[in-house]
Amino acid sequence: MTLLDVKNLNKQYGTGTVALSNVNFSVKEGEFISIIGPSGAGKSTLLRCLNRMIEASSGEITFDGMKVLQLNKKELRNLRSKIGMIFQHYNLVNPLSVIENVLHGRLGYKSTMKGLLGIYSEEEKKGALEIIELLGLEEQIYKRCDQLSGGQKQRVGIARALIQKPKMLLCDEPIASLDPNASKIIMDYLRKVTNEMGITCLVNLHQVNVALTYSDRIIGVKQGKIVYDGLPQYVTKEIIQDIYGTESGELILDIGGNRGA
Ligand SMILES: Nc1ncnc2c1ncn2[C@@H]1O[C@H](COP(=O)(O)OP(=O)(O)OP(=O)(O)O)[C@@H](O)[C@H]1O
Repeated sequence: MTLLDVKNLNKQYGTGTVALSNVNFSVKEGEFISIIGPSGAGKSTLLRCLNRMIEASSGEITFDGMKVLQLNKKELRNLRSKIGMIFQHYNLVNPLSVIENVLHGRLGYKSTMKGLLGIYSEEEKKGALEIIELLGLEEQIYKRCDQLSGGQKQRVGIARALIQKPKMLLCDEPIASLDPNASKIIMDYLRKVTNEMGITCLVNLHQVNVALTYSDRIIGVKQGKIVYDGLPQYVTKEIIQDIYGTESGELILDIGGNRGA
């Protein structure tokens, strides 16, 4: 079933930069998709237009039956509770503990007052504990987030997104600040979230080899346009060259190494 449908999406920033140009794609429930492309291609803008962290200039986005670009404030809050977001720099509240950060993910569901006072129900706390265990963070539960490693912080970021019971996760460069070992752990967790919980994942990645290894589908973006949309198996050196231009050298070695191509 189609979960997300994007039609003729355009984004021009006030500066005149055209970041997205006539973008069209749709996403089925339960897909794991990586978006790849050089720096400045528009990957971040694309993800952020989907939950209206950035306002698109024109086009149509339908998510779970909702016309995203037409939603009022209250409807937008409802949309955002169904779309979790994961960031390169984690966006945690550092002086707070792991469990407090995870519970923060419930804020979209609470009145401002309860949220401000940090009042959570027993059920919410139980849910947070379950997700913390799922992400292997039970030993860190009361640690302040600024005492965690990068990989642990990103697992808190995933837990915070999951507690809102989203249908889709938008992951903007989730492993760009992590070493290869921590990156693998995070990608394995994201894949698990899709495989075991059925949550659709859209992931912006710089690492082509990681994208090819983990994804059901690859979307290649170049200068604000989708130039590849298909299976990872069909991503050839030529396609990488087309997407990345002069930056493609090392990336081609990457895909060569990955598949003996
Ligand atoms: N707030 C902004 N105001 C003006 N231009 C912007 C803004 N944000 C991004 N841009 C421009 O829009 C284009 C797309 O940027 P975007 O950050 O979406 O690309 P990206 O593919 O995510 O890049 P990176 O991989 O480096 O994060 C770039 O030319 C960028 O300079």
